[in-house]
Amino acid sequence: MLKVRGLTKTFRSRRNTVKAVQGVDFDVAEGELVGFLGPNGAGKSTTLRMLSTLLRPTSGEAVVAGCDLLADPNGVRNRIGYVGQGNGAGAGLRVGEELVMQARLYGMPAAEARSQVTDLLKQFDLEGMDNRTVSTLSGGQRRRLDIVMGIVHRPGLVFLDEPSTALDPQSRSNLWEHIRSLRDRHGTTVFLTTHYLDEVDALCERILVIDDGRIITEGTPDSLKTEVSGDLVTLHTGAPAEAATVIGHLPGAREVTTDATSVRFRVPRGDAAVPVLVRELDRIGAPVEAVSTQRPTLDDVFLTLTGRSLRDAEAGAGDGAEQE
Ligand SMILES: Nc1ncnc2c1ncn2[C@@H]1O[C@H](COP(=O)(O)OP(=O)(O)OP(=O)(O)O)[C@@H](O)[C@H]1O
Repeated sequence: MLKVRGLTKTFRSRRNTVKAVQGVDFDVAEGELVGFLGPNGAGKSTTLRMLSTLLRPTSGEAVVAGCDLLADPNGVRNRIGYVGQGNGAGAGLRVGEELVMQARLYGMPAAEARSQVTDLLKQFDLEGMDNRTVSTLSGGQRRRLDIVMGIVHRPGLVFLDEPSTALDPQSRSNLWEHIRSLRDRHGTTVFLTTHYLDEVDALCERILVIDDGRIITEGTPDSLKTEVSGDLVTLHTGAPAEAATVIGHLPGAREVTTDATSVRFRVPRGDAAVPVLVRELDRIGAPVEAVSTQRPTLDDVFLTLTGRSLRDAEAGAGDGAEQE
């Protein structure tokens, strides 16, 4: 559904050059729900805007929903939905009229457009809101309306830029349900950007992590936690030095540290390693008194890969923005 190769965007002005996206390569299969995770300023929106034809790449190529991005941007536009960070629907318009107009712009016959809008409003918990003025909707309702606007023409692929920003926790999990149903009920491929770790954990089957315009890793949230960071195990024993020697020989064990009463280390799967260790330490006379295993977060993954926490990276991100 998406094949991206060497995609690059450099913003130049008289005073400044910003390498916003520096040659990204990735593929997304039909029906996948993929998250594009990275701190503020990492290049997420710029990538999305290029792939949805809103911004011309400096170099690189992509096939988006079966159409060549550079040779056939109209074909791309007709086959995708794009939901940006700002509100898509005009504040003073009525919900139903706005949506029907949007569907008609894509060439949908009037009767089909009306029935499509009625169905989608129902699916997105906006039933009976046809005659409401957009500005009277709550934040969550408005965000759901934005998504309906982006999919009213039944695209096979939808891009969502920071879908749950500024929503309260309840509206966010409600929105996630709707995003999931988009894929589950309609088979729509969903590619979303976010800097919320809980959002990708809860919603995305696969993530691409971007930092400073480059993709630094990709995988399922679980595989990245296992492969990149591993579980953090803390083990209390009367003989930590001896225990540390045994742990040092455990496949995949790393970052082994000790203090007077405990050993801490990382290992790909703590649940598999701990029973083996307990037996072995018992055998050598360093019995385990207590043990705790902590699954890593996606922030730990980011920290392992970049040496920075995703949250620190966000706090430190200057905008540095110049006009194109
Ligand atoms: N029109 C522009 N002119 C110059 N620089 C830009 C422009 N748009 C974006 N940038 C810069 O490109 C870099 C990437 O920005 P982008 O908006 O793609 O990041 P992001 O990962 O989407 O961040 P956020 O989560 O804050 O939306 C940033 O340094 C940004 O300041």
